[in-house]
Amino acid sequence: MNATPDNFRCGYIAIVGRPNVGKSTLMNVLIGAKVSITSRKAQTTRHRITGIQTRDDAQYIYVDTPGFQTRHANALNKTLNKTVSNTLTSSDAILFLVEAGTFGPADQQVLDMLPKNVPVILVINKSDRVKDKAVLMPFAQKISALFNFAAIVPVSAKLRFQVDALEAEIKRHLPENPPVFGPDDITDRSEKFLAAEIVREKVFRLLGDELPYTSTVVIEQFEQEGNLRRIFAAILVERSTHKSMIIGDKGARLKEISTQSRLDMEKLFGGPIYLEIWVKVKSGWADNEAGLRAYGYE
Ligand SMILES: Nc1nc2c(ncn2[C@@H]2O[C@H](COP(=O)(O)OP(=O)(O)OP(=O)(O)O)[C@@H](O)[C@H]2O)c(=O)[nH]1
Repeated sequence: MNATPDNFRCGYIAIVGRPNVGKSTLMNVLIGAKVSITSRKAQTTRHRITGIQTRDDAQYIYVDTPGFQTRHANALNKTLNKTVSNTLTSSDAILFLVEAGTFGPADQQVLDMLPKNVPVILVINKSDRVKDKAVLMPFAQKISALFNFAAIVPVSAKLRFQVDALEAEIKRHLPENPPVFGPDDITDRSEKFLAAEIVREKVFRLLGDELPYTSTVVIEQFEQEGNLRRIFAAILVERSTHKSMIIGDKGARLKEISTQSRLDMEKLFGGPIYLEIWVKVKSGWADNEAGLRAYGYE
């Protein structure tokens, strides 16, 4: 990139919305790389992930927030909700995602947490699912009566429809600042973190609804020798029955999780990977605040 122009803009953008509205998908499209992990299963995004998009005239630093959890009131969920509030008040703009045609109590709950002093853009995602586009307008009007939005933008994260328009709208709200990150950075998360996210995504994808959401992945060892990365991961589950579900018949499922994870890691890190994954029973981890801190959910 050439010298930073005088009117360069740079700021933090939080993406919020109830689980499964498409926050991770949208962030991946906005930053043009696979950093946040998407899954059909709700509640896969537990960490605050920062994705960065650098253009000639602006740097967008995106913050992905975990889905709100109200059904299970354990320590993990309290930690998640606190992270969300902190993320919001320190942002320059907030994208509030809803699904076209749907606005329920879970959406309202997120809306109730939005600060009044940060511009909020209402993003109506999955607009590709609405056959009759004429219904989008009254839907947008209904929601805009509930909050003083800075703008309303219908998009389809999946089809990349209107994503440029959304980016232009976001830019208007970023302060004039020099870039915080280098032009090639896409995330400030470590490779260790990304490795854990990849394994976790495979667990969710391959087990679907069979597995309760209280399972996590810890990278116990991460070594690099030249281009080769040696990664030892542990999948922590609450019960031994969950352990056998993950391992599968004669270890077939764990093998699949392992193979798919390794291929993704090789692509993302650009080098060979030696990966070992163990499944461990760690009863009650989701209820133990000290335990959560140890696993990096602060
Ligand atoms: N049809 C359609 N599907 C979409 C669109 N955006 C996302 N999806 C799908 O919606 C599902 C959830 O997307 P995610 O991006 O994981 O949602 P999320 O809000 O990050 O979910 P949590 O991590 O649970 O908070 C996935 O199956 C996506 O493929 C869209 O624009 N159109």
